[in-house]
Amino acid sequence: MIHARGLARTFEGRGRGRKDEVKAVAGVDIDVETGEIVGFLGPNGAGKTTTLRMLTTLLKPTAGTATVAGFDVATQSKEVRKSIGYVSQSGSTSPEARAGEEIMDHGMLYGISRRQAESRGRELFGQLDLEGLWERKPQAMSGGQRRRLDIAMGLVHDPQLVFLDEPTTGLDPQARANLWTHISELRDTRGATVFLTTHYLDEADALCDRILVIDHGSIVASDTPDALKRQVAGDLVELVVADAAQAAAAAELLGRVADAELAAEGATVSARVRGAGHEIAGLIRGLDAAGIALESIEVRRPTLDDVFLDLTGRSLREDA
Ligand SMILES: Nc1ncnc2c1ncn2[C@@H]1O[C@H](COP(=O)(O)OP(=O)(O)OP(=O)(O)O)[C@@H](O)[C@H]1O
Repeated sequence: MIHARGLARTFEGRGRGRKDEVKAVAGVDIDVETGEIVGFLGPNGAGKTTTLRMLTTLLKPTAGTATVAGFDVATQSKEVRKSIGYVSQSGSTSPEARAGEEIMDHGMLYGISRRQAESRGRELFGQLDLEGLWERKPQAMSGGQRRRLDIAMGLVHDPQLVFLDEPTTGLDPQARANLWTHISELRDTRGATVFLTTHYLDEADALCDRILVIDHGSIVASDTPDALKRQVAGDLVELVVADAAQAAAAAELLGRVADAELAAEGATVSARVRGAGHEIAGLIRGLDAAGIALESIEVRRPTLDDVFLDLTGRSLREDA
């Protein structure tokens, strides 16, 4: 559904010469298959929106090629636009117009008849929990309702592929979870392919079949959330010993099963341990045999933030 090779975008700086250039996207390869929900993840300024704008034909690449829904973004932009839905970060509804009129106008812009646009619009209002809001102006809707209306606008012409740029930014946790359900249903009931950018790791984890991580304009990982977590980071095992004087001895035992560097502070010793579930019983027996009493032991599954930290040395969460 999406195939990009060496796709790049450089912005000219204000001054002269190459030094001022911003390499927003530095040549990415992207493959998205039909029916996938793919999350495009990265910190501020990583190149997510620029990539999305190239794939949706709103911005010309400075190098590389891409086909979207079978059409070339550089030479067949009209066909690409007809085949996709695009919901931008800021949305595209005007606060003053009535929701139903807006969605019909939007459908007609895509070349479908008024009648088709109305019937499709009402169907989408039903599916996206917007019943009763056909006559309402967006300015009198909640943030979640407005965002769902934005998504309905992006879907009125029944595209096979939908691009969502940070669909849940600014929504409260309940509205976000609600929107995740709707996005999953797009795929499950309509067979749509969804490509979305997000800052939220929990969103990528809960919603996406696959995640692409972009950093400084390059893709640094592409896999399922679970596989990424398994590959990159072990489980974090944190021990608190009852007697801080025994921390060094506990660290020595933990070090035998650890995969990554140990951290020790006072009575607390921690390390990443791959497959901690298998190792933990032996570790506890070893500590016991050495006469080391524990205050607590905690095993934390790796998160996507750990993955990002491992890949780039930075925390996605801090950047976000
Ligand atoms: N029109 C432009 N002119 C110059 N530089 C730009 C332009 N658009 C984007 N950039 C730069 O390109 C880089 C990538 O920006 P982009 O908006 O794609 O990042 P992003 O990952 O979408 O960030 P965010 O999460 O903040 O939306 C940034 O350094 C940005 O400042």
